[in-house]
Amino acid sequence: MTAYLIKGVRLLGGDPADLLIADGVIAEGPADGAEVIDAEGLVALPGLVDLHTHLREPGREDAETVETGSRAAALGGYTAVFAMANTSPVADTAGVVEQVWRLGREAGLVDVQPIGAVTVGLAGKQLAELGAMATSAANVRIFSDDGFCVADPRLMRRALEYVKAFDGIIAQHAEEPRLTEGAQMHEGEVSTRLGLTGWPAVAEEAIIARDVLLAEHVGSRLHVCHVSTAGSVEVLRQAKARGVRVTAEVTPHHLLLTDELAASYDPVYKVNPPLRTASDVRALRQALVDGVIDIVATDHAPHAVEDKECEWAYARPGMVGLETALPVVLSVLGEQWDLIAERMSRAPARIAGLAGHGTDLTVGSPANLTLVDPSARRVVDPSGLASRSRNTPYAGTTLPGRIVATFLRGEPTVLDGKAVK
Ligand SMILES: NC(=O)N[C@@H](CC(=O)O)C(=O)O
Ligand SMILES: [Zn+2]
Ligand SMILES: [Zn+2]
Repeated sequence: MTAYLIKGVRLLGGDPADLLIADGVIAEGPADGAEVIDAEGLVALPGLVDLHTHLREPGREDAETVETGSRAAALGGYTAVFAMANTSPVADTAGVVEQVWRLGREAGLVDVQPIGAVTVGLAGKQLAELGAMATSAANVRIFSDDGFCVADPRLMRRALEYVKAFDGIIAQHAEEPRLTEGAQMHEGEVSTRLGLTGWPAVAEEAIIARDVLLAEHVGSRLHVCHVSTAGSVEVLRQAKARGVRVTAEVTPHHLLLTDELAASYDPVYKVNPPLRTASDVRALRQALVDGVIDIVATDHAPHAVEDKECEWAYARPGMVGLETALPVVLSVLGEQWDLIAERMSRAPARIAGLAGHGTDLTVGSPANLTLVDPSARRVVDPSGLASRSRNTPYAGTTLPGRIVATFLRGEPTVLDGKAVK
């Protein structure tokens, strides 16, 4: 195994120092025979961990595969991603989660951790085989019907009770379906002007309020996917103050973009939950700094051209995000490297109970890390993405920061900004 001496790197943005990687871990000298990487001006972060990725395999390999999504992740600075269950077939059995897990191992670019469905076929009618997925080789600990809300409160309660036994988590896509029938975008001034059916903030907030009460009642862990409104932040703030075991994520796009973009009628801006208002964006940013929102998760949602380049009403919701997440967060938070490491690596690894990721880059720790050039600026070019899909809302946008290298257990997955395999 090649050893690497990363010279003059700024660990979490600190003073330049040398970092030696040998035998898969951060090592101490001597560095004889190590391959030298000149890292002057680069910042080292623990490898990023994404708790919310759609890899589309099995079923929609035309939009993404475990391998192409893994490559996009590595290029984005990630060393682990959690693959959502809304594949075809749905990841609701031990067989499917093991298949996804194995495909991740074969690709070998990031650790792919499958998320299991909460209900059979994501249909919201009966609990899936949570126990069998938990004890499978994929070792599933997070369950989600993402794409759909577990709307039935009795089923949600049962799911929370079930996973409590092994300290599992239910990750909820918070959307009261009766309040979002036919919804096309955020319900507000802009939807009224455009004449599009609105997706009201209360549809998200009502489910989060219900679910924190259920999680409190059961004493289980709840994770809230893609929080998008200021009202949701307030519900979470109160629940956390009471000691409810709830964690929450925000996507990069909800930290940057607003519902005004829908006025273009370009479906690239159609996403679930929808882009909200500037004041929601402000509240989400503040919550991310405060810690009311624990993590950034991409909700990387690749879609084939025919599902995206059509009329707004018919387009699928979702945006790709793995390759632009860190640049977007950097543009939002600035060079607060320790905070970025916390929200994009340490906290997601901790929430998931994922060993070996999100650890400090100290001697003996697994060498899962990424090197970023904060001074570089890059114009996003959809055709240059490694993802099989092109539905980025940032085409032509200049974003700060370039991921120069990523290491998974001491092996480079990205060098000179290019995927190694
Ligand atoms: N975010 C989206 O707009 N779409 C996701 C589903 C989801 O995260 O709800 C997808 O699977 O395409
Ligand atoms: Zn969702
Ligand atoms: Zn999602």
